[in-house]
Amino acid sequence: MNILEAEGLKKQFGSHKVLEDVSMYVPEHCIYGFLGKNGAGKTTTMKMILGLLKPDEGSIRVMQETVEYGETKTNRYIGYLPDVPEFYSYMNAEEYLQFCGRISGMSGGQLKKKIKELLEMTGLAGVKKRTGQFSRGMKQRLGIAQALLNDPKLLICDEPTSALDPVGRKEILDIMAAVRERTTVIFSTHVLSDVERICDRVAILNEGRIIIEGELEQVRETHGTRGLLAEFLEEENLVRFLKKAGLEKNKAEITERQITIYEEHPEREIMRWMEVMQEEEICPIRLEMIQPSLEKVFMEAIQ
Ligand SMILES: Nc1ncnc2c1ncn2[C@@H]1O[C@H](COP(=O)(O)OP(=O)(O)OP(=O)(O)O)[C@@H](O)[C@H]1O
Repeated sequence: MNILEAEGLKKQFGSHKVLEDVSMYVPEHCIYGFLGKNGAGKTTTMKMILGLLKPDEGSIRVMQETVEYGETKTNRYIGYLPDVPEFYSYMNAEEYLQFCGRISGMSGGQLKKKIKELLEMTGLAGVKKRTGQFSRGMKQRLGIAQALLNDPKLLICDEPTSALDPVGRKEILDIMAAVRERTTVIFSTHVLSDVERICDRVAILNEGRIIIEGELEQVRETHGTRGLLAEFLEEENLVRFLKKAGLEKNKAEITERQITIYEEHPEREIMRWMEVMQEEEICPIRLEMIQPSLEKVFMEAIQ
């Protein structure tokens, strides 16, 4: 079943057409990477899903129910994590979650149990500090806990890792990967390596349209130029190979003992490399065709 279905979304601000025709279908229990460069219209789309912005055309359904602009009915299925979540700075994490739970009508025992579980899951159990003293990473973790308080069917995260250092980023990605079991996640970002780490599906938004959509693996297989990689035991073997195969250094990614190039026809090129290696008796320790990185797919797609 699809948790979210958006069809033919259009949105124009004055003469600026932001969304020209956006459709997306998000199946249950996946982490859906929603990609696009700055200003592509990701936040605009997410505001529409939350009923906070009216599309000029098109429709959105969450759990098969139509999202109506200005109404919050379908938001009972949604948890939302803004890019910079804000809290009452004088409360600690537990107090804040209790406060949020109470306003959404949760009762004592059930709320207490839920808060304990969420604090443990987000690594905030036992943290007594007030939220005003939280690091950015801790704020994001508390934001996730808050967004999950009502057991949403869909968790929407707007660039949750953009402002974090590598440790904070890993913590958030691990939590997001763990919540896949209990919900579906839309993860808007322009950090492509984060998407590669946890997403099952991706959609790339560019110039008002989704130009690529699908399972991550399949997107890598069908879009973007594939590459060839050869690795040698000794650096001198690599140098000799580059010379004999007539490979130009500026067209390749070269590390100490390894060369990677991206090619329109990697099958043909790998046969040529093998011939050179055989003739020159240069034995690689690794020789393989590789999928393009998501970054490569993205950069080629939006050009
Ligand atoms: N209320 C508005 N009035 C006028 N223009 C707007 C409004 N909201 C957004 N825009 C414009 O629409 C475009 C898309 O904005 P949006 O915030 O959706 O992009 P984004 O993909 O989320 O980008 P970012 O990664 O920078 O957050 C931008 O050019 C923005 O300036």
